[in-house]
Amino acid sequence: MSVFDLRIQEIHEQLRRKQLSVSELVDESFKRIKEVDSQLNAFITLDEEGARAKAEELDNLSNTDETGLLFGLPVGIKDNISTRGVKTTCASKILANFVPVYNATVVDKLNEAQAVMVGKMNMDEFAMGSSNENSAFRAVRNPWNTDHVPGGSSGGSAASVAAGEVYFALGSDTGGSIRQPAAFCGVVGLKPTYGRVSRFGLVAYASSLDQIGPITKNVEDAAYVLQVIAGYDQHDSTSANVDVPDYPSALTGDVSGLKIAVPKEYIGEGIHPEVREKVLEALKVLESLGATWEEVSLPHSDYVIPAYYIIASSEASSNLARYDGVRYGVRADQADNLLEMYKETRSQGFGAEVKRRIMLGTYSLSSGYYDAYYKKAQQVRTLIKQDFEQLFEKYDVIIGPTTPTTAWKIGEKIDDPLTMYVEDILTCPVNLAGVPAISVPCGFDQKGLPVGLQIIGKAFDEATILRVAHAYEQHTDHHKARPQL
Ligand SMILES: NC(=O)C[C@H](N)C(=O)O
Repeated sequence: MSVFDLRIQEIHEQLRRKQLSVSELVDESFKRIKEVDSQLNAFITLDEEGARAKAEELDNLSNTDETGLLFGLPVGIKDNISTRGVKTTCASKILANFVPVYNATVVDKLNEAQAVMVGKMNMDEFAMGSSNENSAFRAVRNPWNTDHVPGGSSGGSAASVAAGEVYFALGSDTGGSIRQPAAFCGVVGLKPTYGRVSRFGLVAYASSLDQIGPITKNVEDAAYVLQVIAGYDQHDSTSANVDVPDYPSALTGDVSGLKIAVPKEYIGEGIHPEVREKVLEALKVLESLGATWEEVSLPHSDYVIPAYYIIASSEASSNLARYDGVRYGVRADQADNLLEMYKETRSQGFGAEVKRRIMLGTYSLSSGYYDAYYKKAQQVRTLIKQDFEQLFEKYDVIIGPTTPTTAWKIGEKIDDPLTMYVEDILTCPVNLAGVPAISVPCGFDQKGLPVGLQIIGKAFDEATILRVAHAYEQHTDHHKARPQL
């Protein structure tokens, strides 16, 4: 058993009693990374020197009674989150050597809570992808079977937590990038409500959808990490000035009287039978604890993928205009004039999927097509949001699978973008509606690959989805299984 299998409380108890030191926790991280990361490629950058110095500093603190909520815990940060003095590449050639001069707000908050960053996690380039094959620095592999994808775009974050390389990780989720890799790697992933966590310092992909959130091995840890990173930030104009409740104390274990909606579109056609079976088993567990569920409908589900991919690509085409070879990162050296330099830099610097999205987005925003595509997609988004609002008038949570299938094989879908996009059908609606959702492990398919249960909540009601996820977790063992590497 790894020391990372202990709960935060248990680790902190051992640290207080001096049975364990922060340096030993950091050693555990680097030992494990050296053992297994050549099979996984979960990291882009390691900060061994920084992590060891921080560990020593924390070990030398004289007053350990009043330590931060995440004291001493090794964390991996997705490489689209800005870290002062440590490379932040977005897994792109265009930012291969980019070293930020400031920290994202979430990084400052983790520092205040005394977590220890060990490195930056691999991802799909600019968070565009569902398999982590779109990284300019090697594809990430699934720790449960290295022939399979770990999911994306926060694949490095999820794989590293599952493999015990870090205690927890941060990811970002635009259309499922936290929950889908968490489901594929058998760990817990939470996408907070849009506006709950500051996006200051998160490299923008689709600004009306992006959120940062935790990837952990259990629900309690997710509650602690959310506690630290949530809250209003004056540096992010989209961050919400809404009170942050005490998440760990919301984990009461009580779900009696809870009303669950299960959309028929989430357990019907297109959902793999083994995935459906695990979700129905999970609903039985919740029923046995006093919750009730009813089949409902999210009638605009068929329009989720086109609406999401038009909106996300449109915002991406605008956000990525800033990579021109002048302001950031790499610049093409063989160009005779400014326009050619822009073109060459962008042609060489971006990978195929990023280029595809920039072209799709530019097309949908162009005059003549704007009304037919972008505006229409925004109108559809409103309908999707209303579907959720209507269900939440009657139900406390919506439950279904996180993904239609378990992790596919590396290479299987990479040449067929549409098939890859469709895999996001159960996660994207949550981002379009702006509401929070968590993915928790709910079993394994016959190939031994993890299945994720998705619990969706009302806006700013992360406390309820954490409570339900935690109650479920207390009565199952799926989250305790570890991959053999
Ligand atoms: N960024 C995400 O949430 C992943 C999603 N599959 C996308 O490519 O947009």
